[in-house]
Amino acid sequence: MSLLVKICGLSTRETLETALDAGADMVGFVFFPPSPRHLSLETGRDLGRQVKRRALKVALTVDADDATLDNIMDALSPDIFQLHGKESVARLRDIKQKFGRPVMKAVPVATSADLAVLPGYAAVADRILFDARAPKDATRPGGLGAPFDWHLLENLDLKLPYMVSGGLHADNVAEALRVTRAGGVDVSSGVESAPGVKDPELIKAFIRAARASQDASQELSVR
Ligand SMILES: O=C(O)c1ccccc1NCC(=O)[C@H](O)[C@H](O)COP(=O)(O)O
Repeated sequence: MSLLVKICGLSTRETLETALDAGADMVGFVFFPPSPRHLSLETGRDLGRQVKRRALKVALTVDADDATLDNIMDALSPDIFQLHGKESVARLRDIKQKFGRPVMKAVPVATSADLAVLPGYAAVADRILFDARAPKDATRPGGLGAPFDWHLLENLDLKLPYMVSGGLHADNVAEALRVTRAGGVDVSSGVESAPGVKDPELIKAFIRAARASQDASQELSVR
């Protein structure tokens, strides 16, 4: 199974093109006003047109209502909704039914107790994104550039595809993959020169490092 690489929080044509040219499998667009990566619907529409099916478009929302999701559907037509708030299992089922798109549920992780929610979400979600749990005073539930203890996922037995995120960058993504055995990686802060400002060279370096790690693990598996 090929590793999925997601670059999240893209907001300009130039850096989106860099991510697509570098081979990102997923490109994430944030629709959450407190985020430095938040997009207007019109920018989302413009960037969505640029993707041209070269990658999966991920719309990232936090406890969004139906009207907000409807507007995002109209503007971006996302391939996946990434639900990064306190959405219940019933809300996931509701969104899948109403909008007909796969959902990736973000699960905040700080301790092993945080994994107790998995059976419920795993019954409905199409994919899980493990992310570092945000501090209580954080202005947003993700995109904070902080890792969690990847060893908490060492003995994970999840039948669903999952990604790891939270504080990843080119220098630690291989270790994150080695420990978590995740099928995908996701990054935002680690490819930025400032909050919300994506750096083309960091994007390329991250994708190179993730692919190199994938190649290394595949070599080991065929020995
Ligand atoms: O990126 C944001 O600003 C954001 C805002 C609100 C909810 C989630 C957000 N990001 C979610 C992502 O998928 C990030 O890529 C993930 O949290 C990792 O972020 P980082 O630690 O900065 O790499």
